[in-house]
Order: sequence, then structure tokens, then C-alpha cells
Amino acid sequence: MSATQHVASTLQNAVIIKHYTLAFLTRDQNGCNEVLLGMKKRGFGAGKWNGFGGKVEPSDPTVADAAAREMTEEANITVHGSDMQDKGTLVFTFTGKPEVMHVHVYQVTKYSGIPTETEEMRPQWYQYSAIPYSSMWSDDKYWLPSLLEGHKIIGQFDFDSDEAKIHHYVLDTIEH
Ligand SMILES: Nc1ncnc2c1[nH]c(=O)n2[C@H]1C[C@H](O)[C@@H](COP(=O)(O)OP(=O)(O)OP(=O)(O)O)O1
Repeated sequence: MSATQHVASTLQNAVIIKHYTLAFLTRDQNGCNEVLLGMKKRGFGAGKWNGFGGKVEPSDPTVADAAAREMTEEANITVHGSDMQDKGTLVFTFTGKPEVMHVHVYQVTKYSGIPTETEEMRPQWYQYSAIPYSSMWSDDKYWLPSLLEGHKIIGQFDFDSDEAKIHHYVLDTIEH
């Protein structure tokens, strides 16, 4: 079974699906590719670098709009939902928990504003060669390099109950 089929089957059979967004701002800085990461200051994932995102709310017109809203809330950046480039799907499951996290992943290259610290996140630009994977979610090192190379990704990571250890994963990268 391919990763794509595996993910489809998990989502079809899930009892509870929670939708999240995760967006990566990228730029060319004097010929060097950089990605904006945020240090999560509170709540789930505090102390880790990650892209920007959060729960999709019922009031969000679309998932891409939810991703744009989170960029504003977490980094003071303005992005139009239509400028969110769909980079794929990540599914996270947790041993003994009925809910499945469905994370909608985006890349952003068109935005306005200067990233600034908020109550939730401290943003910082990183060269692609210096991404701090050891201080990120343990799954990120498997799929973020492919995303930054221009691929779409689809994957599922099965974690233990507290999201500390991956006990199984599947991942496909899709040519752009
Ligand atoms: N394992 C893993 N890898 C990569 N990214 C993530 C995970 N687990 C995660 O939760 N995430 C991402 C998905 C989301 O972008 C955030 C979590 O969102 P969260 O902060 O819980 O949602 P908010 O709506 O912002 O919550 P409040 O703090 O405002 O209540 O991390």
C-alpha cells in the first residue's frame, strides 16, 4: 500500500479528525534560500521550532484562510488565503487516542509585513542548510527537506501517546 493509500484509509476510518494548518514562509535572501520558523512559546509544542499554524476554526471560510489567519496571529504577517501554496497533507495518530490530526501544509512566498514576535511565537529566518531539526518535532526532518526542495508531501506518523516517539511512519513525495 502506498503512503497516499495508507493516509486515505486512516482518514476514512478515523472516529475523530481534527484539522490543523502548518505554513512555511520562504524567501531568497541574496541568493540564499531561507525559511521562517517560529519558536513556540506556550501550549502544545512549546520550546520547539516549527512552521506557523493551528486549529482550523468553524469561522474560517477555507482551510487556506485558516492558515493565513494563523500567520497573522503568530507572526504579524499578512497573507491572502489564495497565496497559500498547497504542499500536502500530514496525518498524526497517537497510541490509545481516538483522534487523528489532519495537518494541511502550505508554503508562502507572497506576503506583506515583517515577521515579529507575538505572544505565541518568536520568528526567526533560517538558511535551508541550518534548520534546527534537533529542536523541532521529530517527524519534521523526514518531510521538510522534500517540501523545501519543491515537492508536495503526503505522510502519516504514528506516535506514542504523548507525541514524543514515532513508532511507524509512511511518506510519499510528489513531484511538483
Ligand atoms: N508532530 C508535529 N509535526 C509538525 N507539526 C506539528 C506536529 N504536531 C503539531 O501539533 N504540529 C503543528 C500543527 C499546528 O500548526 C501546530 C499546533 O497547533 P496549536 O498551537 O495546538 O493550535 P492553535 O490553534 O494555535 O492553539 P492555541 O494555542 O491558540 O489554542 O503545531
